[in-house]
Parts: sequence; C-alpha cells; structure tokens
Amino acid sequence: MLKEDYNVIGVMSGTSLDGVDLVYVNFKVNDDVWSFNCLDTETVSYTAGWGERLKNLTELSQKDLQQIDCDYTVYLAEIIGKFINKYKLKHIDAVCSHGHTALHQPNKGLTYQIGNRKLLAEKLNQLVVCDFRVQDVSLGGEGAPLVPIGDELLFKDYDFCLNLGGFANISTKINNERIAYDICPVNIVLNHYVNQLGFAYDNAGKIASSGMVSKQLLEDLNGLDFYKKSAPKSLGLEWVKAIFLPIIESYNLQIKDVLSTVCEHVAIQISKAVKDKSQTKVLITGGGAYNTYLIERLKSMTSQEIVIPKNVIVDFKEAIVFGLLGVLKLRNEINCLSSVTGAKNNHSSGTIFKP
Ligand SMILES: Nc1ncnc2c1ncn2[C@@H]1O[C@H](COP(=O)(O)OP(=O)(O)OP(=O)(O)O)[C@@H](O)[C@H]1O
Ligand SMILES: CC(=O)N[C@H]1[C@@H]2OC[C@@H](O2)[C@@H](O)[C@@H]1O[C@H](C)C(=O)O
Repeated sequence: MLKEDYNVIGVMSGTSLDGVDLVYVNFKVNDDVWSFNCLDTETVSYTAGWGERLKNLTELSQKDLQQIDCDYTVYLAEIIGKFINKYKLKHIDAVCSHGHTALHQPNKGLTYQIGNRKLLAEKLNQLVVCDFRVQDVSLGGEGAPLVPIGDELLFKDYDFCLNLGGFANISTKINNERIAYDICPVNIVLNHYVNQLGFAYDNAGKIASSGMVSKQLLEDLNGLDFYKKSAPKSLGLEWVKAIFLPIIESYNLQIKDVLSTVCEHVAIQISKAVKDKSQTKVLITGGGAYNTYLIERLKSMTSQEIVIPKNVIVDFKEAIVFGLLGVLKLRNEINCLSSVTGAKNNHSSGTIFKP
C-alpha cells in the first residue's frame, strides 16, 4: 500500500541564474487526485562568484565540468542544509532536486544537470531524488519541459500554464492530451543586456519601456527557424549564444532598445502560443511575471484572461513541481509525458540516492 501523504523539499535552479528556489511542500493523493500545500519557501541568491561560474558552463572542458559538478553539489548541500535547520524541518521523505542545467542539446542525446551527485544524499543524510531529464533524452525526448506533469496534476483549472523564467515555456491540452514546449528566451537574454548596465534585472521592465523597438531586429528574431518548428521542442543556453545573441549584436543598438525589442518579440511569440480562443485562462508564473512592461505588451496582443497569483506559486511553482516529480519517482509512477517531450513512452524519471 503506497503512502498518501509526503513532505518533501523541492529544489530548483533555473536558467536565469537568479538563485536556488527551495520549498518544503506537502503532497496528498487521494484516488489519484493530487493536492499540495507549501509550508516553507526560500530563494537563495547566487553569490557573484557562483553567478559567474554558472554563466560559462557551456565552454568548459569535461574535466572542469566534473569539478564544478562536485563543487556545486557541495554548495547545494550547504544551502539545503541551512534551509532544513532554519525551518527546523523534521519530517522529510526526500529532497527532490533539479540541479542546474549545464548542457542541453537533446538532438545530440545530451542533457547535463550539475549538482546531482550521490554526495548530496551523503552530505544531507537524506533520501535524494534528482537527475530528472537524462532518462527522457535517452528515450528520444527533449528532456524538457518537465513541469507539465505538475500542470496536469496540480494546475488543471488553467487552459494554459505559462512560465516566464530564463526561457518562456507553456503547457496546454489539445484533444485531451497535454502538450508543452519552450516558446522563446526571456530573462536569460534580458538579464544578459541589463547586466551590462550594472543591474541584475530590468525592474518592472522600466528600461525596456523607455526604449524603441527596432522593426528590423524584431523581424529577424521572429523569423528564426525555431519558431517554425512544432512541439515537442526545447531551448538551451547553447542556442541563445550561437543563434539569438549574435543577431542582436549585429545591430549595435542601445541597450534600452534591445530590451524593448526583445520584450516585443517575447510578447508576440507568447500571443501566438495562446491564440486558441476556445481556451481562455492563462496562468503566468516565474520572475517575468513581475516585468510589468512585458505583461502589458502581452495583454495588448491577446484577449485571454491572464492570471498572476499573488502568492508563492509565482516564484516557487517549478520547485513545487520538482518536489512532485520526486514523489512520483518514489512511487514508481509516470512523471514524464511522452506527449510533452516526444520520448518513446511515458516514464518514471529520476535517480534515487540513499544517504
Ligand atoms: N521585479 C522584476 N522585474 C522584472 N523582472 C524580474 C523581476 N523580478 C524577477 N525578474 C526576472 O525574473 C528572473 C527570475 O525568474 P525565475 O526565478 O522564474 O527564473 P528561473 O528559475 O531561472 O526560471 P527557469 O527555470 O524557468 O529558467 C530574474 O532573473 C529577472 O530577470
Ligand atoms: C534543459 C532545461 O533546463 N530547461 C529548462 C529551461 O528553463 C525553462 C525552460 O528552459 C524549460 O524547458 C526547463 O525548465 C523547466 C523548469 C521545465 O523543465 O519545465
């Protein structure tokens, strides 16, 4: 008889490099119906040193990557350990950790998240479930996005679940089947440019709102091949560096105009993704939900009802869902949907490390 009640720690480090999101969350399952309750949450910002190290992972040699994988596992163990102590967490069924994506080229059979070593379980003296993407890629899938199983089990009241993190991704149902895909880069690019002005991010999109859209750059970005592909599809930092940034650089624009043009581009791509008028309710989560300018541009291009919750879900949905992926793995139940990733079959993904 499987348990019906789990307390886990969900841990997520996203691509926009703002920090590590942690959530202590309770899941209950009753007749296959799942519910959750967030008990404690925290975002630990990256130190300048870690921010820099994580920015350049795609350029590292195999040996340096292995070293950083070990160092990052130790760093994650410290962060998670402090979280456990701070909130005096006693009942922990598992720590369910995504790690940080270092490499993602699913067409070459490659996806690699650092911080997912057995050492994490040993240092924390906890059961750890991690490495959720690798099996999906080995089964021919994109290995991303993985959060849609959470949209299916926890957020099914929404017609679309849109997350605005480093990349924008969306999930929805078509003919009773869940599909999802990465739409386009968002904060990974906005942060890259606003960093050059000395800011971590463009607060509320104020700088973008003061810029002018470059029609030519906008056209070039909207014309990228990735947007012509149909789902399943996913994006990685490698694509941003090789394809997206060089187009922007070829224009030599002022940064405020780059930000403005990228926001316009993102709003256009998202409005295309939510264009099905029979589906109306769009949940928006992720740090990009605070980019008021971007949200205004998006609202001007769509008639859908946009819901940005005023609670922890905006910042912690991904960490919550990685908690759920871990619980599903412990139950040996499906946590990766082939309709979403394109893998050969639905499967139960992740590695379990005992302390
Ligand atoms: N007030 C704000 N105004 C504008 N942008 C903001 C604001 N607050 C956060 N952001 C943006 O959101 C980013 C963080 O978003 P989030 O934590 O959802 O990203 P992530 O975890 O890296 O996501 P993903 O895993 O989906 O790539 C910040 O780096 C910043 O760009
Ligand atoms: C390979 C990888 O780490 N992908 C991330 C990234 O960040 C956003 C987007 O690109 C999404 O595909 C995914 O993360 C979310 C949490 C997911 O798997 O659902």
